[in-house]
Amino acid sequence: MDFDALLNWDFEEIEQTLTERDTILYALGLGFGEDPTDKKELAYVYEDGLKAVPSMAVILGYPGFWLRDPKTGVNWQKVLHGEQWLDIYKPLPTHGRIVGRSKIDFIADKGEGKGAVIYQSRDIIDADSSEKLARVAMSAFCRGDGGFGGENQAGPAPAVLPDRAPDHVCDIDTLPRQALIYRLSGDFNPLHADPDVARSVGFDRPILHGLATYGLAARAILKTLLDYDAARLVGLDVRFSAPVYPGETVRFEIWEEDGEARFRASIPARDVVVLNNGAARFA
Ligand SMILES: CCCCCCC[C@@H](O)CC(=O)SCCNC(=O)CCNC(=O)[C@H](O)C(C)(C)COP(=O)(O)OP(=O)(O)OC[C@H]1O[C@@H](n2cnc3c(N)ncnc32)[C@H](O)[C@@H]1OP(=O)(O)O
Repeated sequence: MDFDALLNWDFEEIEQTLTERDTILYALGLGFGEDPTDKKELAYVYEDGLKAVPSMAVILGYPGFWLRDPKTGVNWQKVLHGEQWLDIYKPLPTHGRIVGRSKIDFIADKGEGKGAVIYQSRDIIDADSSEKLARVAMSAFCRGDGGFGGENQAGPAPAVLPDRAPDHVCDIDTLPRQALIYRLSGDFNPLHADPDVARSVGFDRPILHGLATYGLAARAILKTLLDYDAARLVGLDVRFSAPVYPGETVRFEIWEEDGEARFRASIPARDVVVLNNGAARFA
């Protein structure tokens, strides 16, 4: 990877016109509307009284899969989403004009054969009021780019899960076509659609977007703890620990802790934890 080029990457400011159709498509990509008779769930996919899923902040003002640019020098096929953090300051609109300002925060070298981790963050701003709506941050684990001679700078410490049985369990089914729907919200990485690309980097078939699993976490928390009240979910952090394949059932285990929630997700059929160190914060 080209460390200097990445560190000084000049992200263009993204101005996005968000429509209600975009808001509904994002929620459909997470499987909302599974029970069309449940009016609280339907509110995320029906224009009459439409609500935005709080995790939608991650697709607003999104610069796209920019690591695919040859100028980064990154082996982009081997990049996996490592972690995601989100703080929401104002309830998200279902339509409007949004500005996204991205920057690279730092890059950690995990060593030759391990990888490099790129930390980037983005402010999401309402273009009409100039109010900051949210801050989104993520790490990208570049499995083919370690050992470039950089420091192994630590990122934010992952949330610790309680050492007891979970207070709630929520199973969410995904569809075999889940990634093909989710990608229409702006993450066109071929790893999630093209079987040849997936096989070339060691997966049997295309894997689900990390951010789709992340959105499932928002869905599980809204359903289990918040009676589908979008305004109450103001923070959501996770670490991705293994890929999810579209069509799998994802089990969320949730703990209530000091007015917040901690959670993890696994695939019971494979007995593997796919998302760990989850933390959700409430208004
Ligand atoms: C364009 C903008 C960028 C866009 C990026 C995303 C684009 C998307 O389209 C791509 C996706 O959505 S991919 C799908 C979602 N992500 C995944 O499936 C990844 C799942 N996780 C893994 O495979 C491994 O945990 C793995 C591979 C991440 C790490 O596994 P190991 O190498 O076995 O890790 P381990 O030996 O336990 O630890 C090594 C060091 O890395 C740190 N670490 C571990 N997991 C991490 C994670 N998930 N994120 C960040 N850092 C992580 C460890 O702390 C350790 O650090 P240190 O050596 O300093 O102690």
